[in-house]
This record gives sequence, structure tokens and C-alpha cells, in this order.
Amino acid sequence: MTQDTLDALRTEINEIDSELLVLLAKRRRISHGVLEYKINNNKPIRDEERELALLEKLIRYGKSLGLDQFYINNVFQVILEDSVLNQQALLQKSLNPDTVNDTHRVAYLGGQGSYSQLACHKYFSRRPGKVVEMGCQSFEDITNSVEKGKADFGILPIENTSSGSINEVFDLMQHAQVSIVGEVTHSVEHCLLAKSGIELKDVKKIYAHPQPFAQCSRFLQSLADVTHETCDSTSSAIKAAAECDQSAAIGSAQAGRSQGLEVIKSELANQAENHSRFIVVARKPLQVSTQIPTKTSLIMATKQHVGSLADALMVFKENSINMTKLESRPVPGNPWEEVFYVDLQANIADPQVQKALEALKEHTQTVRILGCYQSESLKAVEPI
Ligand SMILES: C=C(O[C@@H]1C=C(C(=O)O)C=C[C@H]1O)C(=O)O
Repeated sequence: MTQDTLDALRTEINEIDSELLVLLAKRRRISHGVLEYKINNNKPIRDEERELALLEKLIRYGKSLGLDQFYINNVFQVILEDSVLNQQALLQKSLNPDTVNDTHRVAYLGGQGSYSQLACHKYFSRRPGKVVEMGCQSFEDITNSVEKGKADFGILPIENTSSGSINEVFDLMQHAQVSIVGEVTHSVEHCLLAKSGIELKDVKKIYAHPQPFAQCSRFLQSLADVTHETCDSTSSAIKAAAECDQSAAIGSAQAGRSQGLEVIKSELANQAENHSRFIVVARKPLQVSTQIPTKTSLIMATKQHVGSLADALMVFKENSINMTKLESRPVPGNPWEEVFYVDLQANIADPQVQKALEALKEHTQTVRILGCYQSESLKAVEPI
């Protein structure tokens, strides 16, 4: 094949890709039209039956064109998720008009290339408006900026599939005067990053934030004679590695590239599926439509009786409310006292949920609602 034939084929591929983009944009616009029907008729945004029928039909048609089921399913799951999350974000925007600003000042941990910055980009990509990024040095700086009105939103990592709950953030939420207004899950692909020419055997020091150190503990144990230096964010770890010889940092390939570092080892996390869930906080709570999947997070201190936690949890069961997370944390200054963080699949605008929260008072000393927000974890429908 000649260079000219290759160029001609690539031109054709470029044209097809552009056509695909035009069609994807058109599909998204039409799905916004469907939203109007759902608003007027008070229907849930997600229609799983329709999604399943659509996927099955596409898989059948795709097969007749020589495309396999796995490929079609993967492509269309991404398209459907985008369609549903965009409709939900638009609906939320119409319900909370005072949050619709031209610019959102967003505080997150670290700077260029931090995982929090990637989560920030993902969350705000579905929300119109310009994002002004405010990289911070600590989680406390983030909540302080939101409390003082220096930032409109803060992004905080709350849990990870490899290292579990991020206790520092749970403890901060006990007292921070902020509300949870959203969540975003982002896959975290840890790589070992170093200056060009450095190989794994040359590395004597690894820089990272404590979370990546915890999430890659198995890989780190396999290295002999390597020291670890904790940094306050992934971006500062990458900067440090960019300035030192015989050293490396743990971060995303993308972040490493932005500082001229190369990937010398990838897939470092203990779990192959390494995802972090971030919460988005703001000063004021949001109103969430009952037409979309919603989460409510709360902190409660139960009474000091035998079985009081069990009694409190029974309230959720009796009201058919699904609990997706329960976490206990000590109360600073009160040894052996605990508070419980609870995530519910619930909307506080629902009378049944209000009834449950009222009943909860009987079994608790305090209950504080941390926020009610759009749940972004959509469970994909599975065609057979
Ligand atoms: C667009 C719609 O809303 C959602 C998105 C769908 C899509 O993008 O095809 C299908 C079903 C719904 O979950 C719809 O109901 O048709």
C-alpha cells in the first residue's frame, strides 16, 4: 500500500468520525426534547424498558452488519448514560435556577493533573457555565473556601474501591457548614511516572499523596530499598518527581505527560477496577426532582442504649428505604462516642422519607442532613 492510499483511507475515517459526532450531537438534542415530555407528564427520566428494547434491537441489527454484541453494547451504554445524565442535569438546572451562573468557582485538592481536577472536569462537563478552578492544599481549605463564599463548589473524594472510605473527609463533614449537592465517580488509573530515561530499577524514592500510596500498597511492597515521601496532592508529587533524579511519582498518565514525565509502570492499584467517588459541596442545599434517582446523606448520633443503632436502621427498613452506605466515625473530644454516616437511596421531598426522618428522631440524639442530590451511579441495563 502506498502512502497516498493510506492518506486517502485516513481522510475517509476522519470524515466518518465527524459524521458520527454530528449524529451524536443530534441525538443528544433530541433526547433533550424527550425531557420536556417527561417534565410535563411527571415521568421518571430513566426508562429502563425502553433502553433494553433499544439495545436488543441495535444488537440484532449490528450483528447483521457484522458488528459483535460486546462492541455494540459498550458503545451504546456510554451513549445512554450520557443521554440520561444530561437530561437529569438539565432538569436539576430548571429546578434550581439560582445555581445557574455563568461561572462556577470550584475548589479541589491539588492543581494540574490531580485526580480531583479530573473529577471536577467530569462533573462540570454536563453543567453549562465556565469553570474557574481553585486548586487547594488540603480538604479543609476546600470546605473553608466554600463556607466563606470564595468558592461556589468544592470537590472532595469520599471513598475508593481499593482503599475504602476517606476518613479525613468524613470527619470534616461532621462540622463543615456545607451541603452535599452532587456526586461523581471517576476511574483512577495509577501509574508510576518518572523523567525520561529512568527505569523502575533506578527508582529510589516515590512521591505520592497518602491515598495513592494506600491504593497501590501491594505493588509498593514488592519494591525493595525504595523510600516513600508523602505529598499533599498528586500534582505536587508529580512536580517533585519532575525535579529529582532516581525518583518517581504515582499519578495518572495524563497528569504525568503534562509535566513531561513518562509512564514506567501502569496498573499499580490493588484492585483492577479502581474508582473514586467524590462529593460535590456547596453552601446551600439543592432541591432534587423526584423524577431522578436521588441520594440523601445524613449523620446521626444514636442513643446510648443497647440496640439503638439497630432500632434506627429498622426505621429505614420499615419505610422501604435502601441504605447504600453506613460508616462509623469517632467524635473528636468524646472518647468511645461514635457518629454514623448514612447514604440512602431517597429524596427528602418524598413524604415517606420525611416520615422516616421523623421516626428516626426517636432513636437518635441528633440527625443532620448533609444533602440530597442526584445519584450519578446508573446501573446499566443488561441485554441477554
Ligand atoms: C431519551 C429518553 O430518555 C432516556 C434515554 C434514552 C436514550 O437516550 O435513548 C432511553 C431511555 C431513557 O432512559 C427516552 O426516554 O426516550
